[in-house]
Amino acid sequence: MLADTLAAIRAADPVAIAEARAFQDRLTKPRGSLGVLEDVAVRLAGAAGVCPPPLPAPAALAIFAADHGVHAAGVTPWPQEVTVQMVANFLAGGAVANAFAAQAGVTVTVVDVGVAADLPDAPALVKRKVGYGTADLSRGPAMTVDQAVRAMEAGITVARDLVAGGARCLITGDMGIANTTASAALISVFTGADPAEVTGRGTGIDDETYERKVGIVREALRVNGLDGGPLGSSASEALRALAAVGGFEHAALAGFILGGAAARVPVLLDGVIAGAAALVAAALDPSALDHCVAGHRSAEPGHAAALARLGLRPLVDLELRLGEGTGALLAHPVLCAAVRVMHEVATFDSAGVTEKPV
Ligand SMILES: O=C(O)c1ccc[n+]([C@@H]2O[C@H](COP(=O)([O-])O)[C@@H](O)[C@H]2O)c1
Ligand SMILES: Cc1cc2nc[nH]c2cc1C
Repeated sequence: MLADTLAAIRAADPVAIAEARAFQDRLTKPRGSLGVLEDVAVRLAGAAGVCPPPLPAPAALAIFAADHGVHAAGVTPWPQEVTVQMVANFLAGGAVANAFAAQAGVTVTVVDVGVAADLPDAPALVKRKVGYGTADLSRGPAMTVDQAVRAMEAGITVARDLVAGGARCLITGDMGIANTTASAALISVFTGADPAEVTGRGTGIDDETYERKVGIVREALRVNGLDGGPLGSSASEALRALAAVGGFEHAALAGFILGGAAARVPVLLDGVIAGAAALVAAALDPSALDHCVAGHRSAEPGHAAALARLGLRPLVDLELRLGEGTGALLAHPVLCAAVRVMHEVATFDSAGVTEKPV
């Protein structure tokens, strides 16, 4: 399934991009006056292969939830049970992601790819458990390559099912206590940045815990043989790195991104966890990034490093560091507005507005 998905991904269409860029300049506004919105609408035209691109609505948020063995190393102040408790909160409609999704008219699906307990059935819950949490990445591989591929396939399936159900924009979400440690390790491996540059304070940690967390990320790279300079460019190396220091939700999100790209549906990325997953997806097929939009920039320092490597500019920057998909949900109306301009704004010609300044 992973191979089929990778084979289906198409790079952006340069003809649609050129058409969209020229079309932007014919709309009744001074050239370039919509700034980044013009760029993002042109990118979506390239991704869809048509100008104007389809409106990225309705949109669907998928929150991938999993637990992490590295929690035992003391990298977060929160108990591991909070992952499962927050999944219940999402399903009951009580989390910030639910409020933002309601505001943006986005549906919420929660995917259990590896939380540490069994969950009761619920209409919005998809059960695709690969394990009951990963192993401690600072002592050896967090998961096997087979588990990483199965989690990726869960993400691909969720993307396919949401698109089959009518979604025209996929929004990434995550929940997993301790997952900013795995994110920092992945970002360090895929960007070559030092762990101290890309490790942040996650949900909020004191200086002592922060120093320990940086040390744990460094140890994870050493123990897994990933501290020897930049990662090679083979797919098998990327999968091995993902399995060594990632989480089940990172793997599933990488699959979700590839699945959206294969379906030519834009994928709106959330924060540092999605950024780490996008680095994995890009290592498997750089063209997948043509279908991604960075929803926001998280306060977590690794996210800026990931976005720089991915070459993606975030739409919103409000110092959020929550995850769940919250930053991307805030960006969804902005993305829709950027595309709606191309469907509804009159041209100089059609509106009889003078096209050139004097
Ligand atoms: O999205 C982000 O950039 C982000 C930044 C900091 C924390 N989080 C969320 O907080 C949890 C992980 O934080 P921590 O400190 O336990 O590693 C996890 O559930 C993430 O969704 C998310
Ligand atoms: C309460 C809480 C909510 C979250 N949402 C995403 N990560 C989270 C971490 C905590 C601790």
